[in-house]
Amino acid sequence: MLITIEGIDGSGKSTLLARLRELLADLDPLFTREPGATWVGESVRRAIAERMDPITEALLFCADHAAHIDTVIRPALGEERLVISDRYADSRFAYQPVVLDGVLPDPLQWLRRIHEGWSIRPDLTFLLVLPIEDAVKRLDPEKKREYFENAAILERVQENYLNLAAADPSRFVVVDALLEKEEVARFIAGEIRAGARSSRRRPRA
Ligand SMILES: Nc1ncnc2c1ncn2[C@@H]1O[C@H](COP(=O)(O)OP(=O)(O)OP(=O)(O)O)[C@@H](O)[C@H]1O
Ligand SMILES: Cc1cn([C@H]2C[C@H](O)[C@@H](COP(=O)(O)O)O2)c(=O)[nH]c1=O
Repeated sequence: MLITIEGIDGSGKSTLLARLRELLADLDPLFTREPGATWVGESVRRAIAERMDPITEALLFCADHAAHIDTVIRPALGEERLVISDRYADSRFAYQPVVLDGVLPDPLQWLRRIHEGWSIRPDLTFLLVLPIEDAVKRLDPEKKREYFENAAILERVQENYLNLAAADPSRFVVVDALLEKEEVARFIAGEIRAGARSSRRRPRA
């Protein structure tokens, strides 16, 4: 079963993932992330830091996704492992349309077409949602900021996420990221356990 965790910068994904490692340890999940699970992810981080042109950046994120699927996700799913990814394709569908606005006529359609035929659809996606000002307050002032970490960009990214969730309600679970950390983690761990139980009862398509 493939679970993905999505949300804007500062929504609490890393905090949540650290707690899920403890709460779900008995299920022996494989925790992974985008960008960064493969060496292609390092190129992506460099492209973000150097602010490469938006098409290069988008294609690097897609290349990282392809390598991630090939080397991490598909083998783990083949062994019937529970896989939990910190960011996945929906990050592309939420962030890159903002960066590609004015560069391409329909960025989301372009991005969806690039993923067609090889990307693997998650079984469940948890989307952490919170007011932009709270997310910005949570960003670490000591850390160098990626250019996405800006209120105006994050506002549009979150709007894109909410549209993705509204269009695919059977996959997305929208979670209030202002709830206590422990409440968020326990709720999501419970939902993952319930999903894992029901996926064991039905054969994989
Ligand atoms: N539910 C919560 N309530 C209050 N503070 C929280 C909550 N979840 C996370 N935080 C705090 O918010 C800050 C950012 O959290 P975290 O690093 O987990 O976010 P993130 O989504 O992984 O961010 P990024 O995508 O930028 O890495 C941290 O200081 C964390 O302790
Ligand atoms: C996968 C992916 C990520 N991004 C953005 C989102 C973040 O601002 C950075 C790095 O991610 P992290 O979780 O903060 O380490 O990259 C993106 O724009 N498009 C993507 O596909």
